[in-house]
Amino acid sequence: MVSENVMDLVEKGLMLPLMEEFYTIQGEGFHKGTAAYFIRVGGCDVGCHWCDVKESWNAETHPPTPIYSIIDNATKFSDTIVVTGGEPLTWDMGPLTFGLKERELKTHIETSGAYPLTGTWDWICLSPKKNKLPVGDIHKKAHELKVIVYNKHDFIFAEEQAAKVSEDCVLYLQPEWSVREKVVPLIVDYVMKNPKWKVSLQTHKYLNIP
Ligand SMILES: C[S@@+](CC[C@H](N)C(=O)[O-])C[C@H]1O[C@@H](n2cnc3c(N)ncnc32)[C@H](O)[C@@H]1O
Ligand SMILES: Nc1nc2[nH]cc(C(=O)O)c2c(=O)[nH]1
Ligand code: SF4
Ligand SMILES: [Mg+2]
Repeated sequence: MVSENVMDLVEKGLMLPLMEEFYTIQGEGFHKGTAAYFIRVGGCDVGCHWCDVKESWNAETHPPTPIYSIIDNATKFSDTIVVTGGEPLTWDMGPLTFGLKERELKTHIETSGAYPLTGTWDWICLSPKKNKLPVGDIHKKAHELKVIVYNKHDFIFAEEQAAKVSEDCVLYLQPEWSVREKVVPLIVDYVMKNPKWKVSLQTHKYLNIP
């Protein structure tokens, strides 16, 4: 049983259901290859059938953790912090990112954009999902758009999403891991014909790192 006091602190973003935190190499997208400390916050109701971290979905299975301890741990590793999940925007990211910025850390987020944008971010990676579309004006704020390609229709979805982002936003197509052998040739062909897009791979899975 979580007490009312804890629920109140989670509501305010002062505690977060923490699934895991780990120091690794950013495997995906624009910052791939960069050492980064990952904070994986539990809770997501978007329901992607191919999600590679379904254990994150149920927030109740992840202990409410005070953000000061998450921030203290984060300072020990690198100056780049990636907040992911689950869907981090399920929660108020204001206090966590305020604390990280106070320590002069770079704040990056991996998000579907399915909930309103909170927090102060140096880098926003928006990975929209068809079953729960991004809300608000996050398209305009995204530095990177990363669309997961599971089937051919995802190219159409990718173009619809790309029409909404800013001119400077970097566009990525990333194969869904379980069908990578089938979709990688489609992505390669698409990017060669439509070079505004770039290929993103989950390089950490090839490197056998978290
Ligand atoms: C696990 S999600 C967590 C952050 C947020 N909920 C989101 O979807 O952006 C982190 C990144 O992994 C991507 N992803 C999840 N499962 C994947 C899979 N099976 N293959 C390729 N990318 C995947 C997501 O699209 C997202 O860009
Ligand atoms: N190395 C590594 N890079 C990543 N980039 C995005 C990830 C995520 O799950 O959000 C991820 C992850 O889980 N591991
Ligand atoms: S939005 Fe992200 S965490 Fe949620 S189910 Fe989809 S890929 Fe998984
Ligand atoms: Mg991952």
